[in-house]
Amino acid sequence: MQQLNKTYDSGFQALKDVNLEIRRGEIFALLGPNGAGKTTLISVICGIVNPTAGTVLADGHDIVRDFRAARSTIGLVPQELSTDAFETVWATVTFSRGLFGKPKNPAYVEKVLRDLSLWDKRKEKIIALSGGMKRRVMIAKALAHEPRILFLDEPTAGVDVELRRDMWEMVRGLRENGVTIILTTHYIEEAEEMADRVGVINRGEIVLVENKHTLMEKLGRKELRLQLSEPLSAVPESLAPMSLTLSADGHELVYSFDARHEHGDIAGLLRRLGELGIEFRDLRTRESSLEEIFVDLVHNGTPGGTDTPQPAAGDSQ
Ligand SMILES: Nc1ncnc2c1ncn2[C@@H]1O[C@H](COP(=O)(O)OP(=O)(O)OP(=O)(O)O)[C@@H](O)[C@H]1O
Repeated sequence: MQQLNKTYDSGFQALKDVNLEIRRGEIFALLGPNGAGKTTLISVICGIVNPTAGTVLADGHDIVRDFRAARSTIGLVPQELSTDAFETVWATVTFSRGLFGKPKNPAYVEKVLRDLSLWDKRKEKIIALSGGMKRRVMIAKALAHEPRILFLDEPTAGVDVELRRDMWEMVRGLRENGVTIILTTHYIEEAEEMADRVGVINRGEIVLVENKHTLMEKLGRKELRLQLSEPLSAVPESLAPMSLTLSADGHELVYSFDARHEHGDIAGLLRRLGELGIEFRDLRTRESSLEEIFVDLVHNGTPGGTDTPQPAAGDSQ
């Protein structure tokens, strides 16, 4: 999508020059605080909300000029339940497939229902199902027409562990079949667990797009802070190979290391300090998390040392 903008009738600009390329077959997590514009972005792509400016291609189809073709490549699992409560599970899913002009395929619908543990409930009316089962129906409905792109808007908000697990299993299976998955979430752990790439949106702007592993590497720093009994004027020469910094007043020595790849040589550091006769009064450790970086991004707009939006290469959709 290019230069996507959305200003609501109220004059509120919910999307500001959003440029984003989602790669075919990836799981992309769109992270953002409440009101960041996640749902607006999805709604524009799914043709529920008109963009004010900009273009979006879904599997090569322009979402405005070529709406029907674009929409039929997309499956949407919305935040809210939206379906006829008095229909049966089977009818709901079959009907949804028909809406997209797809020929009947009971074997496919059966597979979707079985994958979502809904097969036994197929004859029940939606209204009689539990909340978790209703969520499953929403997913089945979104998959009914075999979309190539699946949007999950806050998929696990308020769902139980079992559904969450089934959902992730299903998402992985879909990706193996080449389906592109875009999920929005407030939960960093969710992005951490599932996504290939992570995008952060804040106040309608994409502030970061990054490969998850790269992001985790940048984030997974741990620090050991030592309050020294006597201030030092510089980091001792023999400790230079370790990643140490000294506070301006010389009272605090900070050792930082990558918590994800190494445990850091804390024992070695303490031993060396002992040998050098450097004493400390207190010590603390702290870990930077995705949460921290996220908060940083959202409040300051730029993460420490992380590049700002990078349009990704790859197939655009
Ligand atoms: N129809 C509308 N008219 C005016 N403003 C709107 C409309 N819909 C959404 N907004 C505003 O646009 C902003 C983005 O909303 P959106 O629902 O896209 O955020 P979100 O990131 O999905 O948030 P949440 O995580 O809470 O669902 C919010 O400030 C919201 O109040």
